[in-house]
Amino acid sequence: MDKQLQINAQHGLHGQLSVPGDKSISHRAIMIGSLATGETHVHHFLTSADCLATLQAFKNLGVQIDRQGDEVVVHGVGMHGLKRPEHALQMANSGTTTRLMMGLLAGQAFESRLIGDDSLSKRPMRRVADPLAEMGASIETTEGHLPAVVHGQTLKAADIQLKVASAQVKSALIFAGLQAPGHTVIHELLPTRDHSENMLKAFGADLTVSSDKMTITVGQTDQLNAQTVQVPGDMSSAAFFMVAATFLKGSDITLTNVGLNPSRRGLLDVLVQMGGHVEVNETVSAGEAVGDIRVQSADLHPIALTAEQIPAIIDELPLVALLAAKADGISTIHGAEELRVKETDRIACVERELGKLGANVKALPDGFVIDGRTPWQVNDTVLDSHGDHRIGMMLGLAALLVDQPLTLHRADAVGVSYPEFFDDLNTLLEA
Ligand SMILES: O=C(O)C1=C[C@@H](OP(=O)(O)O)[C@@H](O)[C@H](O)C1
Ligand SMILES: C=C(OP(=O)(O)O)C(=O)O
Repeated sequence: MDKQLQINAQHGLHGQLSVPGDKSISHRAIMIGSLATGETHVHHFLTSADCLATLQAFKNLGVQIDRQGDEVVVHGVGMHGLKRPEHALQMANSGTTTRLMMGLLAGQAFESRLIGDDSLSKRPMRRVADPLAEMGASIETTEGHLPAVVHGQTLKAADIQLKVASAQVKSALIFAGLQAPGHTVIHELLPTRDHSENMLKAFGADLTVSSDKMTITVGQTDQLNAQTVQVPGDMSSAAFFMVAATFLKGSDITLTNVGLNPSRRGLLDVLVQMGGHVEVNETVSAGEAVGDIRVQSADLHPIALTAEQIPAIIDELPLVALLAAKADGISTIHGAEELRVKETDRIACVERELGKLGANVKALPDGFVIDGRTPWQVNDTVLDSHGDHRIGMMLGLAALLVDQPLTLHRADAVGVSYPEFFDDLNTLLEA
């Protein structure tokens, strides 16, 4: 679907917005709720394509899941109650669904086949299959990709050093560890988002995290107990408006009830370092930090990001590139090679698409060098999301900075994480 983009926002963004539920937490609520005993009530579930793929996959594994809008009830079947699926499980565009389910299904007493769309079928799966094999799992990929067959079987506990900084790989091993007799120890490369750990602890799993967050120990768990899960607003969705409000003069917005988990809030620090005006009003709800974020427009200064800072801002890096392309100097982003294996090669897509607007963005193997002092000059009015939701939404914001009509090709990709994105953007632009 092509979309004509709104351009040249004269008055900035105004008003208050509650963004949709967190994608990572919504996926996990369905998965953990399915394995639990009893009814898990999920409030503010993210009803985007990725999370609905997770929901449907668990229905196909025999779990009754009732949904009305963003209210979901998962009738948990217990650790051993999932049923062999009759057909291949459709992972659609979702890396999180695929990788977490590989770990979860590896210890079940049946075989499952996982398939996905073209983008997902290009993404690396050995990063999960290989460490799971150390636990005795048997996952047959197609040369390291989907389609994959998970031959469920008895697993054994192991001590595993992760080779990539990935919450998806870590979570797959945690799900496997819950099903393996003994204690599985997982050593992270860098601390990554810890929603699996937090939610599993709340459901009663035998799981501990070291004080430096680098080591997770998970014991075999016979029963998880159903809970009520209040999903906070997704920081990665709020991020789009935080960035636009910063660069659009005259803006003043408040985003309410946003998840502020320390492993996800890297953008807040980056905005402040770049000169942004950000106020956070924080509380803790059900073990996760949440709060309201007020953002006003500001002049932007360049930034230098390195590998240690990347996990807490991984999905927001296309937006950091956009901010940097309007800052008053040269920014560098290093240690972000993971961007090359997301829904698209996000380093190449950002360089190419922002390049169409004349932004001075140079791709590096592991990031970017961006000179924000170069004036933009549109040389191609047709932008392309490349089917990647985060690239599509970032370009929707970039268009606000030019004064020529632009078209966004494959704009419907935003439905993967934020179906109402363009409506919410218009609401803040018109307030
Ligand atoms: O665990 C998760 O929910 C996610 C982990 C990250 O991926 P990696 O684990 O591949 O870094 C992130 O990019 C993705 O959007 C969601
Ligand atoms: C990388 C992402 O998701 P996933 O890996 O679940 O497809 C994302 O949402 O930016």
